Amino acid sequence: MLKLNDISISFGEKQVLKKVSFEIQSGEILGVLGNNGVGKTTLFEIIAQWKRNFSGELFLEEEKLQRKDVVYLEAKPQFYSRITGKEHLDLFKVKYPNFDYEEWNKVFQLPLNDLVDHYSTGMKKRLALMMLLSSDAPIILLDEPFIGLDVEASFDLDKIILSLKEKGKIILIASHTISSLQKLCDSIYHFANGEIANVFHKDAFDTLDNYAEDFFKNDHQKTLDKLL
Ligand SMILES: Nc1ncnc2c1ncn2[C@@H]1O[C@H](COP(=O)(O)OP(=O)(O)OP(=O)(O)O)[C@@H](O)[C@H]1O
Repeated sequence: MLKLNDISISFGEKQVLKKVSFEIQSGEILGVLGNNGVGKTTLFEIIAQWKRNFSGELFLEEEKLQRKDVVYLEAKPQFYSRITGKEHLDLFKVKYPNFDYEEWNKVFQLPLNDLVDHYSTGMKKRLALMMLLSSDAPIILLDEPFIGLDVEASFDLDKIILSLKEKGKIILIASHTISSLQKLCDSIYHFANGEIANVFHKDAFDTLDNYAEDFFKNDHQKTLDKLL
């Protein structure tokens, strides 16, 4: 179980997360939904232990959460520019020697001998996913995992995520695509104003579309309607 206790973070005057607390069990997939800038990436960076300037506590099975417990697929994965896909994977192979990336590349179909600089957005996402899959960390954070993937790769990713769930991983997915979250998640948290504004469990997912339509309607819609 991953447990977050009273996680808060501010940037200057702006408090982005306000005493956020929740728990996720092994084998559970949690969807994180919220407007641009609400703090989804910040939350993931805190769980991945990339941030120091926050308050609150994180536990995995009652032990303090450690960096090695988490793998994180960033919305825009970063790579070393001057090395190939294969060389990136070789770096991971040192740590995870059992990962058979040649076999996995039959699924991901990357030109592994090309420089990553020459990869398309979707190819970079696939490479980042392969690197993530080579790890055996119990917690997996996926920030906008479907953006940039073609239809076939998106189907593959659905299947991969569900198989990781079966293996007992704790998975968090941040996405603006409600249908992807509905398809995969056990529950979906809607974040607003630094807090969990609403929690939807699977049996209430059919109410999410109407809720989102009402919630995300905002004042500037009137301006937009006028402009159009
Ligand atoms: N290092 C930083 N310095 C100052 N402000 C920051 C920093 N990192 C994030 N923020 C601010 O924190 C807020 C939350 O940002 P975050 O990237 O977590 O949002 P998000 O929910 O992931 O947004 P999006 O949907 O656009 O990806 C934003 O207002 C952002 O400007």
